[in-house]
Amino acid sequence: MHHPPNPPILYSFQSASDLGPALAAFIAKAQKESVEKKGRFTLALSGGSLPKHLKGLIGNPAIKWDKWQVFYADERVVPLDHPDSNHGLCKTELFQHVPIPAENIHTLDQTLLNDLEGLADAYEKELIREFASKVTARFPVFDLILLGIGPDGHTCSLFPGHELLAEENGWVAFLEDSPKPPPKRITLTFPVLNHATRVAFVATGESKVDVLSTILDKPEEGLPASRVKPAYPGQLYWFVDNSASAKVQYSASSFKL
Ligand SMILES: O=C(O)[C@H](O)[C@@H](O)[C@H](O)[C@H](O)COP(=O)(O)O
Repeated sequence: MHHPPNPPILYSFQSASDLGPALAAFIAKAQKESVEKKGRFTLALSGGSLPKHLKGLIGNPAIKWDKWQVFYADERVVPLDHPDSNHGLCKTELFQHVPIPAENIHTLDQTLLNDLEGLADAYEKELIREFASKVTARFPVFDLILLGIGPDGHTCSLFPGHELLAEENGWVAFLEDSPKPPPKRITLTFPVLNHATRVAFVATGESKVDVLSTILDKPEEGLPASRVKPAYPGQLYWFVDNSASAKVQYSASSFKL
């Protein structure tokens, strides 16, 4: 029977420094459940301001780092040590401080940086290897996808008005006209986001105040972030701070694990 998506759960914290430990506890619990159930934890990470909110995971003895399989929800097509690389950012903020095996972090194929289509294809193949073949799995089911939002309502590298909003089949898409620099990127597609078990947006600060109320209170405007609606029984979460949620009408829940 077709079941409508669960409504989003909104958690709003006093400040970004209160949000960090809650987000870390939430991720730790998600990984525990996944590892107990399936022996692994599949996670997709974004760039921007997200990686700096992950510091609370460092030193947590309950985390089974060798069971993590990490992909990027979107990635800029630059070398891994380039300042624009989302992987570079996640490495600086988190991965270089924890015992995660390097082969568990799925980065862009560095030999394909000049072949966007080949690069996106290779990344999709990497996902297929992890999530079984495209024949048995129509779409991968991530245990958790962590996303940010831009002031225009984009998420991943899915920008308002862009043709990629209509992608229905691919798992990984590429673009060379990103309005946010750098222009060349790869991104997971909406069907992948909407098949995940959990998706959590993280947004802090005043610069998100208008877009956050549009996304949550006027989903009919169809901003890219409003189109993230994981299929039942998947669950969408918002981790925000009070300065980002100042204009939001949608009711917040008190944070509990
Ligand atoms: O590579 C990227 O640009 C990000 O993955 C992108 O989707 C980001 O999450 C938003 O643009 C929010 O960026 P901020 O968190 O820096 O505001």
